[in-house]
Amino acid sequence: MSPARLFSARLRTVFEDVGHWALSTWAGLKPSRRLPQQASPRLLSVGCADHAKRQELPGKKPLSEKKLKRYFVDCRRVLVCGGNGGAGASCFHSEPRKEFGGPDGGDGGNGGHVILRVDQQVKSLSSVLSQYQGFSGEDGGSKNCFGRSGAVLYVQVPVGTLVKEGGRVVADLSRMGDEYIAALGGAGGKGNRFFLANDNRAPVTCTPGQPGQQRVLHLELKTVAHAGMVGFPNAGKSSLLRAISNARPAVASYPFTTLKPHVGIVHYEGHQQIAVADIPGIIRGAHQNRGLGSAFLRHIERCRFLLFVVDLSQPEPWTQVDDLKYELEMYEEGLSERPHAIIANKIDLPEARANLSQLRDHLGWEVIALSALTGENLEQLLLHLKVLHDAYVEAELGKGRQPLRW
Ligand SMILES: Nc1nc2c(ncn2[C@@H]2O[C@H](COP(=O)(O)OP(=O)(O)OP(=O)(O)O)[C@@H](O)[C@H]2O)c(=O)[nH]1
Ligand SMILES: [Mg+2]
Repeated sequence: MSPARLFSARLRTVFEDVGHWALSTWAGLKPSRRLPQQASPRLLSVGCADHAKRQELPGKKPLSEKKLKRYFVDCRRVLVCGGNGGAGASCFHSEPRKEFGGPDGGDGGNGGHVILRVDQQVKSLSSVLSQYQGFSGEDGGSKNCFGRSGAVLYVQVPVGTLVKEGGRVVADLSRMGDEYIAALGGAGGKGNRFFLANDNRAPVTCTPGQPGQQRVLHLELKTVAHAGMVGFPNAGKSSLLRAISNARPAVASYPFTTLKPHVGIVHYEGHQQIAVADIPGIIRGAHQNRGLGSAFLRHIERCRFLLFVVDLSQPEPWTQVDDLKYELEMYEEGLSERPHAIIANKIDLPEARANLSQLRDHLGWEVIALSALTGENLEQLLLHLKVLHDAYVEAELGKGRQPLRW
């Protein structure tokens, strides 16, 4: 091959490589890798968001939504018992030429506490058992040997766990590393050495260890995320989460596809991460336990700001926003007034375009019209998400609090 031909062949390979790189970057940006043929190259330069690519392991089948639901538990009743204290010993020292060496029974060790500890790796209460028994302390021994105290038993719980006892909230484990002593271990008993006194040089008294504390606790999980996606069933919340993060909630054309909250992370430049939660669909009357009921409304409580997702292909889409706000307000006063954005999804459908102007007439220009399916206008959502997040961080720092970090 002539040098000129060789050079042009190499150049072609380089261009093909670059083309492949650009495509794969874009594919990472799009939902389900459905790339529209006429995708504008301008969209490739979204500088602020570094989207996660599909990270499913080859050969590993993802769990179905129903199976995932089985593994996702957001309420648990737990009986926690602290470890029992070890008993004190009663014995006397004796050795050649020192027959009455005095009492030398050691104290028993204390029982171990049972502690609930927040673990970032734990995502639901499914791994929490119904009963925990703390480690008991060892009994005291002769020669003044004290029993060893029982080890602390840690129970790992997800961030956002609310601990209730008899309907009263006793702890709110909403930050990484938070701990709560669920049951105290019993104190160890005293050995007879402890009872040695001037008027009693040979006490035989020793005390048994105290039993550990017993409590029945109700654990309740409230998903913690920066943003919560709220919408009617089939509005496209899960599709949107798949499009902007690496979370893989199930998507289907029937209502109530999503049965448990999913949290996806949107990555921005400078290692900034925003957690977005996909909350199961809400319908009119959810606060009266209609549809999936109010059980899932509590997952919205912990979200710092909200994304109301509206299906723009439905007639009078603004009623969806009104209904969603009403349901949130009925569940908890002021919940609908959290900082929020209104996302009008399915703009790719012809009937949606017609509805958009009506929606904007009713709600003003704050509406972000996009398509989770084709990826149209996703950058506007990403930029707005960042604006909401930055405002939240500023507000938290202003109050002297540490903002939520994922
Ligand atoms: N044309 C079009 N269809 C969409 C778009 N986004 C979602 N869909 C479709 O709408 C249907 C519902 O999407 P989901 O993402 O499952 O909706 P959801 O809000 O999570 O629904 P639930 O989990 O039931 O609350 C699916 O058939 C999607 O393919 C969009 O932007 N355009
Ligand atoms: Mg869904």
